[in-house]
Amino acid sequence: MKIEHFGTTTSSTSFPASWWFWNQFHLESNQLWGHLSVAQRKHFFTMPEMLDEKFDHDLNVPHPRVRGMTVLDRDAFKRVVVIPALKVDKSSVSKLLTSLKYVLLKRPGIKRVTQDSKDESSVFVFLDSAKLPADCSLGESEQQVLKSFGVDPEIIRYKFELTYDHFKADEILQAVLPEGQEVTSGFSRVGHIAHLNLRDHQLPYKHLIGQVIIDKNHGITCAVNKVSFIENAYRNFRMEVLAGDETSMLTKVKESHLSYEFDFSKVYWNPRLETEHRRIISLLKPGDILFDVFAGVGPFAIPAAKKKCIVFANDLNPESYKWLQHNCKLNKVDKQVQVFNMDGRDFLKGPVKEELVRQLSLKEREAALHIVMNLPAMAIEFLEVFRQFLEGEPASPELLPTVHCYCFSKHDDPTQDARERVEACLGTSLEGHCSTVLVRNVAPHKEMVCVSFRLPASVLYKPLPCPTGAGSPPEPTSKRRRLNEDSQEEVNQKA
Ligand SMILES: C[S@@+](CC[C@H](N)C(=O)[O-])C[C@H]1O[C@@H](n2cnc3c(N)ncnc32)[C@H](O)[C@@H]1O
Repeated sequence: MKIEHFGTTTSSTSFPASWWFWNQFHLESNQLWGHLSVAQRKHFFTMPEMLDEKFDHDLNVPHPRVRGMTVLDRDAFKRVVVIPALKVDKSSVSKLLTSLKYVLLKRPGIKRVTQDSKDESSVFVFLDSAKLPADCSLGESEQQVLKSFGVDPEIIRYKFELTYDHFKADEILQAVLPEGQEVTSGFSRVGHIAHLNLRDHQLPYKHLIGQVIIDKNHGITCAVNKVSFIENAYRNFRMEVLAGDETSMLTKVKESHLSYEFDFSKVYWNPRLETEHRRIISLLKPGDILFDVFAGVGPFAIPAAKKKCIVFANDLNPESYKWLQHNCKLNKVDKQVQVFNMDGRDFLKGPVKEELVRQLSLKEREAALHIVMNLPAMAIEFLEVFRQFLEGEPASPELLPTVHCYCFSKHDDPTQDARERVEACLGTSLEGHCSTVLVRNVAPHKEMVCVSFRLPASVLYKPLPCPTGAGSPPEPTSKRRRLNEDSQEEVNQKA
């Protein structure tokens, strides 16, 4: 095997002393190199200690010195690796790449072909050492192919300097964070903001993690971490800026081809709800009426209006209300959406009831009525409002509104749990009259569920059940019921 030495090098502590010597020699003698004959060059390359040099199989690992780093030092990631290569005449490269494709190096960030800096007419083609036989020689058939292209089949050792730029975010974090602990560079992207949810063991590295995510994701200029669970009424996070531009949380996102602008530090936005938003919109027909009780900045309301539905959208958070109005204008649906800034109960008892009464009194009404309630930690409690909601109004049991109510569940059977809690609040069974959808897994053992049901006439028009228990809500059938953060006990008692 011909042993040669090309490429830019730096000294590296992971290489033996002979390597260090060789690197220095090479760097210092670069200018002399051109004056040596081929025979003289070969003499250097076949120095006996060089024969021990192994190819690096794993090009995904930065230099070990980065372990435990908390302040990002990009230079410390440099590492010199030895890659098998073939020296090829430029004219045969493309045909050769096709013939040898199964042994070529495929590593994002490293080009398979690189110019030979000392010979204009030649390039080096990198091979994957893991795909070569143990002795790193090419087989008979490959040698034949190479010979047919006039390529010397001997494999060359090419010294290549890997830098911070060559590594992926996961590879960097894997090398930095303590071994054996979960490393995740996962985040939600909200416009130019990466939104992380770091675990305790990652916190000492939080600024480094934020910076790596900015470096490795085009268009992200700011990384924030959720500081606490959502605890305030408006369901927006407390967040800490980890890295990048902290001056502006104003951002712009696209969802289902519509644009939304908002201040991410002041309103609720979750990119993981896109599929759910689309699912609900797919249930609507042009002309239908949508009441969005907890509308946020508009991801149900605006696509519904685009679908030519009539929309009543509400949010208690003045910031959400402001951006909801803004986004209606931005998407040119401000004429179809009436926007409110009220508590959800007041919205239901006021504008929603008024419109329902009007709609239900219409003869030959075809529009369907939908009420969306996406405030999963609390929405079920708001269902009590519908008891006797239309009492005293002319009864019109046809085409009553369909409610889509969201909740969280930590129950073994989350959909059954969600349905039973909805039933308990309404005071009636929905068996056979509702559908439940698992929306997403929020955390280990915590699901977000949507329960959809037509509001029963018996709930809307009938008086409250008497205290003797006649007509009282059904007891939950499941023995596995667990109390959860949605003040379940309180809801059951009220029911
Ligand atoms: C989980 S977010 C849902 C936002 C939006 N519908 C979505 O799907 O992204 C719940 C929204 O309810 C609003 N909210 C919280 N409490 C409320 C209340 N009592 N009445 C009305 N809106 C409320 C919050 O400001 C927040 O925008």
